[in-house]
Amino acid sequence: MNESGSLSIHSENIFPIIKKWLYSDHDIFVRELISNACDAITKLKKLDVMSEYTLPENTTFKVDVVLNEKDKTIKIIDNGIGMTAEEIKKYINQIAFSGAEDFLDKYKDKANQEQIIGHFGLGFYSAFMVAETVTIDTLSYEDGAAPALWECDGGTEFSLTEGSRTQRGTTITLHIGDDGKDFLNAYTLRTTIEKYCSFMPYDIFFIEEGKEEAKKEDASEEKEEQEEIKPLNDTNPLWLKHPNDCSEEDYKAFYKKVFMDFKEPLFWIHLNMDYPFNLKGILYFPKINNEFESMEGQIKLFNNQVFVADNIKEVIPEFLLLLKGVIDCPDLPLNVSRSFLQNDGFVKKISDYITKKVADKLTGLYKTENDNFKKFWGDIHPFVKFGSLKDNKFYDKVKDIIIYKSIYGEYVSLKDYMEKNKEKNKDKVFYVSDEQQQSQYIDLFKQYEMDAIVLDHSIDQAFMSHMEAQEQDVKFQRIDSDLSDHLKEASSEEDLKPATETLEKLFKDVLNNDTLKVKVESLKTEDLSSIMLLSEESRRMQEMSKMYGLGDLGANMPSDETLVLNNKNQLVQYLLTNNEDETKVDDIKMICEQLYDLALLSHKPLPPESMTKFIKRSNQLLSKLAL
Ligand SMILES: Nc1ncnc2c1ncn2[C@@H]1O[C@H](COP(=O)(O)OP(=O)(O)OP(=O)(O)O)[C@@H](O)[C@H]1O
Repeated sequence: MNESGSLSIHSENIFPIIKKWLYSDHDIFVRELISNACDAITKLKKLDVMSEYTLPENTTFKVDVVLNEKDKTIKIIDNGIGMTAEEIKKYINQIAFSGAEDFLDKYKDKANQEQIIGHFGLGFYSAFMVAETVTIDTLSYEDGAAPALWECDGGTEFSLTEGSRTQRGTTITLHIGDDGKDFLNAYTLRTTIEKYCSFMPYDIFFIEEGKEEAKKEDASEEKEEQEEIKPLNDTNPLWLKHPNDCSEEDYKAFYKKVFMDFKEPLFWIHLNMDYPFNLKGILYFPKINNEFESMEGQIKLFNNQVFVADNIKEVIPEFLLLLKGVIDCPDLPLNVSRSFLQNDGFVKKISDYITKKVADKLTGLYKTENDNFKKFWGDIHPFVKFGSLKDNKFYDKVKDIIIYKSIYGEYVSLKDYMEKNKEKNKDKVFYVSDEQQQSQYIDLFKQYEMDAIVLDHSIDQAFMSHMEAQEQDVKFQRIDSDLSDHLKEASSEEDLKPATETLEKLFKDVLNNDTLKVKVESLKTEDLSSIMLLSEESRRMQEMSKMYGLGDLGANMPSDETLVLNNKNQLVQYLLTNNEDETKVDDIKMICEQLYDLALLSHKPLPPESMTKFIKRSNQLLSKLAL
């Protein structure tokens, strides 16, 4: 058989699908109907601009959302273009025939496409997700137009009669059913309007009908002078203004209002792009108080001032979601439900543009406001590092501005650090992961004018591996992983071998630990008796197993710790001289245990049982002094 033809759709089957399944959230009807109302106003204004219509003087455009809890109705009232009965038949009765597209088509040479939101010709029907019956009461702007009244109870039948409206515009009345009863709550409805419509282009007023009357009745004389109702939205959002017209205060106030963050942002980027796509927005770098505070940002995506959704990963690269901001892109290829995007090459271009702008801002700040850049670094470095891990292009752009705090409190670039310490460190980059715990090693480094950088954020482990993979000749090594030759005296290993053998045997016996590794070294300082070294490789292995929740496996892995005893230290010398003296067995035991614990302590916290023993032993040693 060889046949072709067009598919037929039965409206009674498809209608329930549109009503129930087209939109992911019930509250979408608020966005759809209010944006239709705004479109109706925009169209009328455009007709005026095109001299197809003359607006009466002193026209103020607005949208009223009127809730009547008692009558179970929500009305959306605009004073826009209105509709004739013919237009209702065309735009409303024909599902998926968009009047917005039709309007743009009709005036395509005169009107630019911007600002009109509607696109698919489906939004209106979202009303049936919450309403049992919907009426449209409308009067067109056209001279001599007759008012029209349309009513539909959600089936496929409608009635269209002459209406009674005398003012130009449209009133959509929703008779709310069970599915939408939540929206009869004033707070819910108001917050939903605020969620989607906070920046729509015409004033939106929220009115509670029954409540207004009740209030008026028991209002006192003074209160009689009605407080002026304020619109819920800001019709001219900051991101649409030219950056030159925005003050620092404007940016900060906008940030506080939109993100309800009482801390001031560190700095921001005003995105303002007209070509090859239209994109406006403001991205803020938030202040982070501590590492444990949520690093989650919030990027609100708008399409022509209509809120689409938060944190859409297709447009905003993942690492930028740590920032807070708004992005308005009228050119977004949204699908019908608007909360999803058609993931095409265009979206990738938008995302690349945003990434580039952020990198440019950071490098610009580094060059022109270096002091501020350093001041902000504590807050922004996790973001920069996360971005470097996630996006190679971003890394390439920012790699030269990544700085590191040294143990002397100065900020250095990796290049400068390596150059400065080339002689002492070769290609090694010594780092500290916990300034407090590793303070003994830091002191040692400082004593011999060595330098290390502080990498103490949870992202730093992954970042170091990334740097080692990206940059040849960079090898990170924790400050307690090995002894630099610069800390040791130039004595040969052979000379110290007998001491090492003696003390290794002694410590193994006393501590009852057969696997313990001991090494005697001749350090330049006499003050330090013992330190513990753990090779970089095995520490990373341990950390990795911890990270992937393989704690026990990590514990069972052979530890690569080495107890280093300083040949120059008095206590170590005492052990070497007296380890065979039977009369001093108890003292020797105590010294060994204490030196081991001290070395361990500057390396990691002691387990509870060892800590108790350590404190008890410390007290015993002190009492010896007092005797
Ligand atoms: N308040 C209104 N005033 C005037 N015309 C309206 C109003 N609401 C809807 N219309 C007309 O009905 C048409 C269909 O509306 P609907 O919301 O279904 O689709 P749309 O706005 O064109 O596209 P989208 O599905 O993207 O919202 C509109 O294009 C418009 O012509």
